[in-house]
Amino acid sequence: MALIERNFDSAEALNQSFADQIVQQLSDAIEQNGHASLLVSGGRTPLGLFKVLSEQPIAWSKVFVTLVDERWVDETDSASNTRLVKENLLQNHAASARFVEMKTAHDDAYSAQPAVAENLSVIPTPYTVLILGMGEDSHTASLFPCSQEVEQGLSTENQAVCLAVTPTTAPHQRMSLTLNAIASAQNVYLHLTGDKKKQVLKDAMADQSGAIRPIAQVIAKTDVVLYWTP
Ligand SMILES: O=C(O)[C@H](O)[C@@H](O)[C@H](O)[C@H](O)COP(=O)(O)O
Repeated sequence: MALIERNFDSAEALNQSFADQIVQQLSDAIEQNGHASLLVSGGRTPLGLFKVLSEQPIAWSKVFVTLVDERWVDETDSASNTRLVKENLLQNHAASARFVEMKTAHDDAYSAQPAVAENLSVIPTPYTVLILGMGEDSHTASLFPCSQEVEQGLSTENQAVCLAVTPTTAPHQRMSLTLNAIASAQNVYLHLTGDKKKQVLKDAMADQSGAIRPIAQVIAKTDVVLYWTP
């Protein structure tokens, strides 16, 4: 599979073009199927995109929105991706989107996994649009190379939609979509900023050492469109 690069001179230009592309794909899916789905990552990178998307006048009430991964913290916690999405994406027109919770009331992510999978099962598949970020360790979603669960999460035999992960290089237990769930989406995007992450991506894709590079394994399994700006 391949990486298709779309590079932009500014975050503003990227966010508008990316939002237009996403809106077109969501609208096409709504027209064809009566519904669409948008699965997003957390972190700082997507905040500007979320704002532009929130202002797009599409039939958001027919769009399922959920997370690619979640930190296992209360929604009041500043680390919560649910909070991030509700405060930045599910505003304006997008406030009427159908948000599907990834965080449940369970104290720990491991006991929550069946309930989260049940929650996510309300979203028709294949997912319409899925947006990944990437860390400088080449993690994507919460498939962290440092975690003991990463090989299970990246296994092409693993048909589960999600799994609990405990990274050693980042705080909090996480719930993450698996590689197969990510790769099942009709349109998979990677949203990056900065030269350092671009280099991490290139190195990960070129790495022949056998080291675990989650973003490279996603690209090996499905076409990914990169939206990048310096
Ligand atoms: O919950 C998360 O943190 C994300 O899903 C994670 O995979 C993120 O996309 C990368 O860590 C990049 O984060 P930044 O955009 O903040 O660099």
